[in-house]
Amino acid sequence: MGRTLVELYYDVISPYSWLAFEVLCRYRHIWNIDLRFRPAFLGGIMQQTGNKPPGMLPKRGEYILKDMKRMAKYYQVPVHMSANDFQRIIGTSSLTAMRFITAMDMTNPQYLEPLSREFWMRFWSQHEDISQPEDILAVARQAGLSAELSQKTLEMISSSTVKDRLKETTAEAVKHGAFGMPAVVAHYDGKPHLFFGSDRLELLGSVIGEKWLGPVPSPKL
Ligand SMILES: N[C@@H](CCC(=O)N[C@@H](CS)C(=O)NCC(=O)O)C(=O)O
Repeated sequence: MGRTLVELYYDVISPYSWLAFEVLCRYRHIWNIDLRFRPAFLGGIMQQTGNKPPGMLPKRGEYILKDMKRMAKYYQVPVHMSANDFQRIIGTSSLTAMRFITAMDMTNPQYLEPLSREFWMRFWSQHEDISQPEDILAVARQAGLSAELSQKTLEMISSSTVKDRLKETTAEAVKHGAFGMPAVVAHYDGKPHLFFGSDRLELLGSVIGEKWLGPVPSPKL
């Protein structure tokens, strides 16, 4: 059987996307899949679908704090969430960061994975801002980019090519049925199929005929 194309639509403002990202990075070497990262804009998805960040509902917010603590430990991803993070999310725009990641995807895709990871690390582990140019440059440095490449990429983010690409990717996620993130789209039986959430990867494995070995599988020998 051929390899299954699995696309991960994500935004670095979304901690559940980080969980899905790390688990899929682990499974990429175990399952017969081609993993494709699709940086998109969660704010745009929310706006286009009329959805709202789940933490805005007080009871759900309370639950998410407990859920994320358990999930971070079980998935072995260093997300640290606290009660004031809901305000922090609402007060932070990930648009510039997602444009920067998009620009990197277009010009130097080999940096997409470490760069995305470092954005999550800064916002969700170190609780530092990711919205200002100086934050972005610090993240880029951490991901191993040269100062010259970071500056060049930063200059690209106001171009219509980059803005349009991010809009297109976001629209594609919505077209696939996404209303939040992570949105995982697997292509099988000649069609795209949406799986919402980092907690649906076991189900994804089952429908594409791959075995779930937990969130931290040991690599194939
Ligand atoms: N159960 C899902 C929850 C994912 C989730 O809550 N994602 C947020 C962004 S971090 C979202 O977009 N939620 C939209 C919604 O729940 O309607 C998981 O474990 O991954």
